[in-house]
Amino acid sequence: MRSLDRTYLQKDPRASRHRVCHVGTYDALLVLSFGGPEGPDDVLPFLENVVRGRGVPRERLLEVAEHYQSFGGISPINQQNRDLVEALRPVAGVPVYWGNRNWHPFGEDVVRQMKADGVRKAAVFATSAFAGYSSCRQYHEDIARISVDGGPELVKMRHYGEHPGFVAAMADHTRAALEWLALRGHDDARLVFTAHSIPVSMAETAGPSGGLYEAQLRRSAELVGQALGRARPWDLVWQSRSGPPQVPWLEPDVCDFLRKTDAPSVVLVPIGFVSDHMEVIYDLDTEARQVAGELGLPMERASTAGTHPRFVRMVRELMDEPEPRPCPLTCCPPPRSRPQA
Ligand SMILES: CC1=C(CCC(=O)O)c2cc3nc(cc4[nH]c(cc5[nH]c(cc1n2)c(C)c5CCC(=O)O)c(CCC(=O)O)c4C)C(CCC(=O)O)=C3C
Ligand SMILES: [Fe+2]
Repeated sequence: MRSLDRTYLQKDPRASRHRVCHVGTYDALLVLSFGGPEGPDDVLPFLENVVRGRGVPRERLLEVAEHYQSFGGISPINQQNRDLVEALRPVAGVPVYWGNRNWHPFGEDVVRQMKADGVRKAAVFATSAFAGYSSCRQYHEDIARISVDGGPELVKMRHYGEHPGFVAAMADHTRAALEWLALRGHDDARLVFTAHSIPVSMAETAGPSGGLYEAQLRRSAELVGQALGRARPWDLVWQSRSGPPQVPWLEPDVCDFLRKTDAPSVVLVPIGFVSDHMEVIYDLDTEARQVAGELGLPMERASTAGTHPRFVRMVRELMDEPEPRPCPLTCCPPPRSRPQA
């Protein structure tokens, strides 16, 4: 496994051949992601990295550890990132690197390699499309932490949840899920978009005037609905709540929503994520599917963007845009109740 990771630390020979045509000012692309365990022994150390200083109760942590252990201690997120990197190599025009916040290959190690390779300025593509502390600001913090003297300048690409490439990929996958339901005789599905719940205090400080995480998700959902061609009722609900029970998080939870809805059938659309990682395959495909089964509610789940060709092309289009201005430091601060890491 680790030897496979080495390949991502090396320059891609195919891309190097084309190095004369730099993409704008960038001479590399860094895919910056969350990271996930790759075996049973990785699970707890990974989770401890995720929640360091975050006030997540131990019981919640052990419960989530069981989700990972039920899949052999392996999160699908790393293989999905490897697949994304492979899909990006032919279109990026520059060498592609991959590093994570919470697990190997760590961003720190990859940036050291980029420096050794002589990279001067890299576009950073975060595997998180929207505004907010966890989804955006924390990636800026990662970039500040992993940057080294004499190493590459790291420029984070903008939010892309409303980009036509992301929307087209989600619309294609949603259409496929609708067709699966229609084949079983259910052509009346309600679109139920889901995203990671966050503490209400975090939602209120997302973006310069607050609420930007939710507003961007709603806009993205609306665009996906429009791309499907006909007016269809939709909802935005939340999943994967964490944190102590007394702290309010965004609601309703997807499972509570399913119990209350009068929809005859539903397609779950995980608009808040870019790959079918653990939050998707456990919280939706395991938990929500079980609830739907108990209710006799026909349900399909749309795939996330993953390596959809239009989504992959979007990354290159982001690199071709004028360099994004960094969001101001007052944008998406950690919630006040959060202890500083
Ligand atoms: C907004 C958001 C996204 C979407 C944007 C993005 O994609 O970045 C996201 C993605 C992800 N979240 C993930 C995993 C976890 N998130 C946790 C905890 C938390 N997430 C939060 C928010 C988000 N998380 C928050 C506010 C917490 C509370 C702790 C804190 O304030 O930081 C915990 C701790 C245990 C628990 O309580 O669940 C785990 C294990 C994985 C990896 C999945 C895999 O392994 O396949 C991914 C992609
Ligand atoms: Fe999370």
